[in-house]
Amino acid sequence: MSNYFSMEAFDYDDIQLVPNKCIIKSRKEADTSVKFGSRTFKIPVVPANMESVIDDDLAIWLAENGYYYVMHRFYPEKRADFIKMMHDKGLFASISVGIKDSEYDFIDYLAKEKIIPEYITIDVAHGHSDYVIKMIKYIKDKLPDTFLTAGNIATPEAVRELENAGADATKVGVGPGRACITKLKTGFGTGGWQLAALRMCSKAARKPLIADGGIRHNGDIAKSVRFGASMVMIGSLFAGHEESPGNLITIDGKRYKQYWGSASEVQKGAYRNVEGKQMLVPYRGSIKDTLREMQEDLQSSISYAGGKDLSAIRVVDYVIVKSSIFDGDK
Ligand SMILES: NC(=O)C1=CN([C@@H]2O[C@H](COP(=O)(O)OP(=O)(O)OC[C@H]3O[C@@H](n4cnc5c(N)ncnc54)[C@H](OP(=O)(O)O)[C@@H]3O)[C@@H](O)[C@H]2O)C=CC1
Ligand SMILES: Nc1nc2c(ncn2[C@@H]2O[C@H](COP(=O)(O)O)[C@@H](O)[C@H]2O)c(=O)[nH]1
Repeated sequence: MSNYFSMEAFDYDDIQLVPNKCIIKSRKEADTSVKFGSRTFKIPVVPANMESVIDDDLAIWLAENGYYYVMHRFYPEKRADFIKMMHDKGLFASISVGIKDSEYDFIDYLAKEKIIPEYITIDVAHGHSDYVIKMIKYIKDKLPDTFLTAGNIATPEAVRELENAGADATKVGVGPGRACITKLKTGFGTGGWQLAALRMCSKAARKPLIADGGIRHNGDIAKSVRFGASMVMIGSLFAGHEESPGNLITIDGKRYKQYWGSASEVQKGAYRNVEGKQMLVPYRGSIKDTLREMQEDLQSSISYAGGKDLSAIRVVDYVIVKSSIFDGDK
């Protein structure tokens, strides 16, 4: 067996970061901003490009307020108008594409009409594929000024291949999502060892990585940064808000919102190649409060890391504390 497959598998709950001496007077001094593409965002966090997580209104609010966003690709015919609408408001446009033949026509249309989004994300379950590589090359040829993220992937080899094809960033995570059943349905993925997969991929990456899936606590954002993420994509933690597109459901007086996977029967409209499910997540009020709390928690993380910005987190020591030990304290 190669080293690669026998390497230590760990996930978010198995890791704790080791504090360094604090050098700031207040957590307010800690700078959580991150440059991604040509823009700088308030925090290294982006709501998942899923229909149950983001819609037009939320995209506008995020862009207006200094956050990165990626619109989903599930109403393909609306995407050109979406880009125009964002540009009319003076905001950046960030969309998703797939790899079907019709997507090449869409890219041709954008190039011909000069409707140029600032960001495109290629959103495919298994991104380590010749068809994704072909799409990367096509987009970079037709829309060279657009910052292109490609995913999703799980290995250093995939990072290298997609970067070499021209991707400006890659997105790591196959199967760690909350609404995901890929591991159960196929036996594959990074579910249960997403953080170790991120670490492995970051050793190969020359360009930014997005960690995608498996975030259950705000502290997992700092852990993702420690293990190489420039940006952290989050679905379930963002799906329960007032602004989230899912329906509000009340059961026994407790409020929930619907969260469904992009490869669920609900999303696909048919039970074909289903690798996702629909579920309820607790209602959490306004997303603005959650984003503010994430920023405050990250500021604390920077303080514990002994620095003034995110770069301090990237180099802290860590220990592996098996979650079974931690759970014993509960
Ligand atoms: N991050 C994750 O772990 C996962 C995310 N998802 C999300 O679900 C949505 C649907 O994704 P997806 O299933 O890629 O849908 P798509 O319909 O976009 O499929 C992508 C293309 O790749 C082909 N393909 C070949 N092998 C695979 C494979 N193993 N998995 C997926 N496609 C394959 C598909 O053909 P054909 O359909 O004929 O096979 C299709 O043409 C996306 O938003 C994706 O991000 C889904 C699963 C896992
Ligand atoms: N295997 C599947 N993964 C999915 C599906 N829909 C979305 N996703 C991925 O999950 C993350 C969000 O993860 P979370 O832990 O924060 O909830 C998302 O960005 C996608 O990569 C799906 O149907 N199946």
